[in-house]
Amino acid sequence: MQGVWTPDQVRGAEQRLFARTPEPVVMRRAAYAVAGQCARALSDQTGGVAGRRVALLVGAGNNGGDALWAGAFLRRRGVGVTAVLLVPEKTHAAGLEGLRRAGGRAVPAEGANADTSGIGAEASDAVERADLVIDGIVGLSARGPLRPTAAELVRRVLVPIVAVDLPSGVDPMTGAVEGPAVTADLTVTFGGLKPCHVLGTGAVHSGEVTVAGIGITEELPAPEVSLLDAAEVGEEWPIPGPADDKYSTGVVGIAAGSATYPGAAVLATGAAVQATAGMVRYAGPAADDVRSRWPEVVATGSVGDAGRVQAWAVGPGIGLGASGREVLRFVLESGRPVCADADSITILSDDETTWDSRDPDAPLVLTPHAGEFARLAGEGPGMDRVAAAREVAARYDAFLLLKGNTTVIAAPDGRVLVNDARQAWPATAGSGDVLTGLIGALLATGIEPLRACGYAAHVHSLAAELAAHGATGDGPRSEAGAPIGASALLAAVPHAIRAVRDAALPS
Ligand SMILES: NC(=O)C1=CN([C@@H]2O[C@H](COP(=O)(O)OP(=O)(O)OC[C@H]3O[C@@H](n4cnc5c(N)ncnc54)[C@H](OP(=O)(O)O)[C@@H]3O)[C@@H](O)[C@H]2O)[C@@H](O)CC1
Ligand SMILES: [K+]
Repeated sequence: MQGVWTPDQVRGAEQRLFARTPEPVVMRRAAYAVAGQCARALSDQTGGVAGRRVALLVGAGNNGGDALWAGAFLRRRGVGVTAVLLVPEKTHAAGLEGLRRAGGRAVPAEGANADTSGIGAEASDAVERADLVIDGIVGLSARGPLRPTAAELVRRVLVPIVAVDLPSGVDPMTGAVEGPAVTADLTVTFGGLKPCHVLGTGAVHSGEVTVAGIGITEELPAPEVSLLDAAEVGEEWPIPGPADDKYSTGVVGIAAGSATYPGAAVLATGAAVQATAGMVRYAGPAADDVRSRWPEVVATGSVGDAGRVQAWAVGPGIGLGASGREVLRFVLESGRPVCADADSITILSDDETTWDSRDPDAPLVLTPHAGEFARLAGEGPGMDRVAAAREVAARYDAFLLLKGNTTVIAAPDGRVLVNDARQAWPATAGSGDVLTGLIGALLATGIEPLRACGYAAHVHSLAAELAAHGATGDGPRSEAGAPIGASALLAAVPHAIRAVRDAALPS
């Protein structure tokens, strides 16, 4: 798992580091790392470094200072470097001096012979003739989107962009992009990942992200958020051992679907069947459909007849009427961990008395999409999805999985995991039913609920990606991919589990 730290945590770590190592030394370390990555990118893209051209977009703070020093290092490797100064009077003085000493030049963004957008001819020329652009417009102190001059310059860039610390215009804390912003090919960040690199649109704008330690990493506290990686999910995914039987690997009960809408039942149950070696019980009006699709499932007509389970997954397609409410009350009273999704979230939101059925000692997982979250919380998650998920998890003493491109999972004690899918392939009808079945199956094995949700979310998004790219069938793998339905996603679940388990093998 990779840690993710807030801008305040990083600033605190920087201050502790400065007590040992002077600030200018730390900045040059950061810049050196940026220059190294830029040289690699230039070499990959043009076949060399010396003689190439780099433009620096330099803002008013230390982020611009990093870019200027990186320019100085590149200049010493024979690169032609021009710094475009967005706020000349606030340019990092030592960085500018360093660049000039190395033979680089600096021009104001809004200089002489400006065009109709106010961009000076030299600035325009520097950006348009560059082989690579370094984004040092703004870093950890960023607020809001790019301002007009920076936005116009960025709009003109047709070559790869390396962002210093984070892509400018992206909110460092939330990853929100509310206007013009840099879309980087590569982001070189310092000390550790920040939320903008892994959350929402910010993750897409960051491109590939490289973390340079520069001495800060050792000073960082426990991370605010953790990012799941395939190897860890693969290592922890439950598989049967020599001493296991169908009961010891966990029995999950699925309460989903209706006679009119059996699809949710078939999808959630199928996910549970394929997730683990444990037994799957189904309870509900779609028992015949489930049995004919998944003969290994023990299917009954009602939750009362289901028999013993170690966890319940409840909600998809149960409806909002009396029978759905009864089913939800039954599983909440069972004393077993419960994953409540879809209709059960709506019932819990609309009828507070449902909460009275809950066994306070049994973990509860809620898996809302943004609309269900708004019903549950009284307002939508807003831009800061981590804060929103954490707040609602604490309020309901539940594990809250907030669906989205970046799925955010918050525990009631404040821990947060994120799964960064970067693609929207799982956004298809019935996809949530598959996720619910996966979570239920993992809960039944006894995996801690936060991790159960995280592992399920990871395998779920990977299954969608594999299915979308045709990586599960006999045909050729497609780079571009195609939309998929939930059935294809479901069929790809075993492929995704194999892939994460392979990622965990020693290399
Ligand atoms: N200290 C060190 O040695 C190290 C620091 N490090 C580096 O320092 C960076 C943080 O630097 P920082 O704190 O100086 O601020 P920075 O992010 O450059 O912003 C500057 C000013 O920009 C402005 N601004 C705000 N939003 C804006 C927008 N949307 N568009 C345009 N402008 C906007 C705002 O000023 P305003 O105009 O609002 O008064 C703000 O004050 C960090 O990310 C890392 O790169 C690393 O080298 C490690 C060692
Ligand atoms: K930047």
